[in-house]
Amino acid sequence: MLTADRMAAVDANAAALGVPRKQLMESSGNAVARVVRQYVDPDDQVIFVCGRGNNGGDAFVAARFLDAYDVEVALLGHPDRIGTDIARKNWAALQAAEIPATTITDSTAIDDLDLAGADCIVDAMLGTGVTGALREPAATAARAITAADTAVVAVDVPSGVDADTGEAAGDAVTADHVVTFHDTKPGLDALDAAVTVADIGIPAAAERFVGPGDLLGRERAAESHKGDHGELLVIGGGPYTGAPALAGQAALQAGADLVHVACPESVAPQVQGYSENLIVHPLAGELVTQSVVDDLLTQATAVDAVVCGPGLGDNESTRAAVGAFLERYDGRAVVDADALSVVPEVDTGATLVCTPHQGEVVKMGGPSTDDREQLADQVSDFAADLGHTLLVKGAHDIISDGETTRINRTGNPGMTVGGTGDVLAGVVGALLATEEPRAAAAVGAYVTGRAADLAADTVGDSLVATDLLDRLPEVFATDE
Ligand SMILES: NC(=O)C1=CN([C@@H]2O[C@H](COP(=O)(O)OP(=O)(O)OC[C@H]3O[C@@H](n4cnc5c(N)ncnc54)[C@H](O)[C@@H]3O)[C@@H](O)[C@H]2O)[C@@H](O)CC1
Ligand SMILES: [K+]
Repeated sequence: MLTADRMAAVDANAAALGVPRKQLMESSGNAVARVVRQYVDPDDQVIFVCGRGNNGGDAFVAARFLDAYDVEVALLGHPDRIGTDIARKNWAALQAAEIPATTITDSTAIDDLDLAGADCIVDAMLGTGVTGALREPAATAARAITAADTAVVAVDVPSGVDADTGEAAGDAVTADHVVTFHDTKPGLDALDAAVTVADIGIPAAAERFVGPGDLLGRERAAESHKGDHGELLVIGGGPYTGAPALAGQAALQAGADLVHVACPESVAPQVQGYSENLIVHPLAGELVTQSVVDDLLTQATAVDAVVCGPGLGDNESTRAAVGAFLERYDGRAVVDADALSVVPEVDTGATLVCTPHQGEVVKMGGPSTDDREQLADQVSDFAADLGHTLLVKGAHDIISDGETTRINRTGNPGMTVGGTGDVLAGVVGALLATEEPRAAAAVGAYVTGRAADLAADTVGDSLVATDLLDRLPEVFATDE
């Protein structure tokens, strides 16, 4: 079951895997034609009522496949205003093949179509691109199609119906049969219509592997305000100072509006020294210990998400402090590095994304195997046991919340250098401030790996963590 947004992401991921939308449209149109044939005999008339988006484009292809029947294609609107390149090309192919096609520019012209006389009507006015109530002439056409007392085959979703809810904001087509693509859509269950889910050749990899499609729909609203994109607290530092600064800077590059770093006062000046963009809060002492937990909770509850771990070091008193913090914290957090070993033992109401590498996941009591698919299954089970989202870093990262498991293939061996894990934790933290854990983890892994790949193109083997920071804005900008 895919929502319209997820479908758009999967479609873009398929294109990145070398299966472009034009090919999918060809398969979609073919699938529609197969269903239409169930409703018609030779010489029967099929009328296609088409919109100017890709839903209409699917029908232009279907009409070409059904050329042997008495076919008529009606386009609502002017051909010059067909909205997508691939729909336009398929419209041109209809003209070249001399398949009868007319254009309808106002609602009175709907009567010129003898819808009641057709043996089958294909409704391809609007698909997942619908916003709000159907406008004219589509609204009048929807009423005429429903009133025609003829078999109606809807492409993807009956026009006017929201594919995610099954509801309509105004007029909508009542269909006998819906041909939807790749996977069923949540709203189709609610309809009183036969549903065919057509395989249109989208590879399973388009869902399994994180890709550029996963970045879609995340553009910032033009009128957004400071704070809309998240305020983050990084809890780290003590033995190390670079780690919390890297995580904080990465979070800023990934779009967080404000990043606070809570670190022991002994290292606060160094952490601040890395960047004036970080808001550094000194904690009493030289390590993060139980005595600062109240202070941390006050700060954590004032932000959208926390990154806990970078540079904290491996020592008992810090582990106890992290445990005490997580026991009382009920917000969202990325847990990384030395803080990870606390997670299996702690009873927390927080929503966690844990970012272990393969060695750390074993220390947490999790799985170990060289077989990627086996590891993915076991990581899924382990995430379900923990009740948290896992991002297990490796040559291929595995992301699972116990229900959905994704694999990220960006990144390169240069990332084994120190600090790249801190960058990843910061990026995931920034995303977690505004997105669901599994999306934050998947997108975070993808963009951090892409940043490393771009950096490796220019610096090769001498990649260092700060190179990733420089590349993050580019990754977010080019892949959106
Ligand atoms: N992965 C995918 O998403 C795939 C999508 N395909 C097809 O592409 C369709 C989506 O295509 P599009 O995104 O181009 O969108 P649509 O073709 O559903 O609609 C876009 C058009 O509708 C107009 N419109 C929007 N709301 C309206 C309203 N209330 N009244 C009147 N006109 C309105 C827009 O101005 C635009 O011209 C799917 O439904 C499906 O049929 C298939 O080709 C296969 C793959
Ligand atoms: K439709």
